[in-house]
Amino acid sequence: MTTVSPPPEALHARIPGSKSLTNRALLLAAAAEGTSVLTAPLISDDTMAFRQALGDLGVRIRPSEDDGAWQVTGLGRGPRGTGRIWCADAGTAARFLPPLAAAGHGDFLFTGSDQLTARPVAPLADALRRLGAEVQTGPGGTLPLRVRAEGLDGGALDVDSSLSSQFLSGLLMAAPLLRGGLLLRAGELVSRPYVDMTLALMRHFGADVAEDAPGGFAVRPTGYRAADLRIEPDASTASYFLAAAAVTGHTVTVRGLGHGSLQGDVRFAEVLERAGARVTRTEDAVSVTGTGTLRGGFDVDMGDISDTFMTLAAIAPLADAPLTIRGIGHARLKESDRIEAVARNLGALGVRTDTGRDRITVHPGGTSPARIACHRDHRIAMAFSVLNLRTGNLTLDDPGCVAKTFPGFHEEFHRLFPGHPLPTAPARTSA
Ligand SMILES: O=C(O)C1=C[C@@H](OP(=O)(O)O)[C@@H](O)[C@H](O)C1
Ligand SMILES: C=C(OP(=O)(O)O)C(=O)O
Repeated sequence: MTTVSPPPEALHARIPGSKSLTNRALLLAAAAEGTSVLTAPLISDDTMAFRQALGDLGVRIRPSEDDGAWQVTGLGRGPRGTGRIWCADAGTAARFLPPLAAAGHGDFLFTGSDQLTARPVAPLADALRRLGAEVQTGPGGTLPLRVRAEGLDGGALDVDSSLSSQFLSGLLMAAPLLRGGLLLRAGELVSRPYVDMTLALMRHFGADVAEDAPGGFAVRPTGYRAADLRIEPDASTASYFLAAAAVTGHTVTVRGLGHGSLQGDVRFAEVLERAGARVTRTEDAVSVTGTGTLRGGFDVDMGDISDTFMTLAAIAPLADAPLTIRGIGHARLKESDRIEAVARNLGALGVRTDTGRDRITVHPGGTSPARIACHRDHRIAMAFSVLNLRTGNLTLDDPGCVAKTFPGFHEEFHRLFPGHPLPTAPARTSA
C-alpha cells in the first residue's frame, strides 16, 4: 500500500460513525465517573437501541448544545435497579450490557428481536455464572437473559470466544468495575481487531488493562473516568463505497479512516488491492480507485474482518477467476447465516458458489435479474447494491433493513452513484 495524496477527482463518501465505537463509548462513558462528550456518534437502529437500553439502566444521555454530539453522565459504577432491557437487533447490546449489569446490583432481563434471540449468548452466560452472578437464558443458551447480581468479586476466567469476540469484549469492559479486577483468557478468538478496539477504548476511559500473553488479559479494578471521544466513520460501512469504486472505475475517498484508525475493517481496502484496485492511505483518509476489472484467482482469510466478506463475495462474480474467502464460520451466527444467504442470492443470479463450514468460493459470471432476499440483514442489502451498480438488474426485498447501521445508505449511495435506485419507502429511522 502506498502513502501518497488521494487523487483530486475523488468522490467523497459521507460515512456515518462507527457502530462498534459508538456503542463501546456509550457503555464506557455510562460506567465512568463524570460527564463525557461523544462527537459524531452513529444514529441508527443499533446505536439508538443501545442508548435507550442504557437510559433504561439509569444513565443520562442528552444531546450537547452543538453539532449532534452526545453528553453522557456516567454512573461511576454498574447500574442499580430492576427492569426489562430491550436490545432490538443489536448483538453488541446483548453481549456488552449483561456483564455491565452483573457488575451492578439488581435484577435485569435482557430481551431482543426474534433475529437476535436466534443468536448465541451461552458462553457469556456461563462466564457470568462462574463469576458468581445468577444467570438464566432461554432455550439453547439464547435470549432472554436474566441477570441477578450484587456486584462481582472478579478472579480468573477462561472465555469461549470461538463464536463471537463480543463475549470477551463485554467481560473486558465490565472488568474494571469488579471488586478484585479480572484475569481473562480467550482460547480460539474470532474477530480479534474488535478486542483491540475494546482495549483501546477502555484505556481511553482510564482503565488499566494489559495483555500478558496472547489472548490473556489482566484488568485492574480502577473503574473508569469520563473522557471525550470523536467517533470515526464506520469502516464496515465504508467497504460498500470502496468496493463501488473498485467495480465502477471511480475513485472514492473516505475521510477519517486514516492510518491511526481503531477499526480492523479498514483492512478491507487491502483485499480490494489484491483484487486489482489502487489503494492509498494517508494520515486522515483511505481512497480506492477502480481499474475497470476485478482480479480473482486468490484465496483470502477474512476471519478478522468478517463483516466485510459479503462486500467482496457479492462483487466476486465480476472477477476474472474464482475467489475463495475463508475463516468466516462465525458469520453464520450474525443477522443471518451469511455464508448461506450470500450463496443463495448469488445462485438466484446464476452464479456458481461452493461453500464449506467456514468458507465460500464464488465463480465468475451470471447476470440474470433477481430479487435479493435480504433476510433483514443490512449487509446483504448494502453488499448486493454494489453489484447492482454493474448489473443494474437487482432489486432488494427489504431496502429498509439498512437502518441497522446506516439509515441514509440509499440516499448517499445514490448521491455518489446516480444509477443506484432510491427505494420508494424510506429506511426506518429510530432517531
Ligand atoms: O464488537 C463488535 O463491535 C463487533 C464484533 C463483530 O462480531 P463477532 O465478534 O461476533 O464476529 C462484528 O461482526 C460486529 O458487527 C461488531
Ligand atoms: C454482526 C453485526 O452486528 P451485531 O453483531 O453487532 O449485531 C453486523 O453489524 O454486521
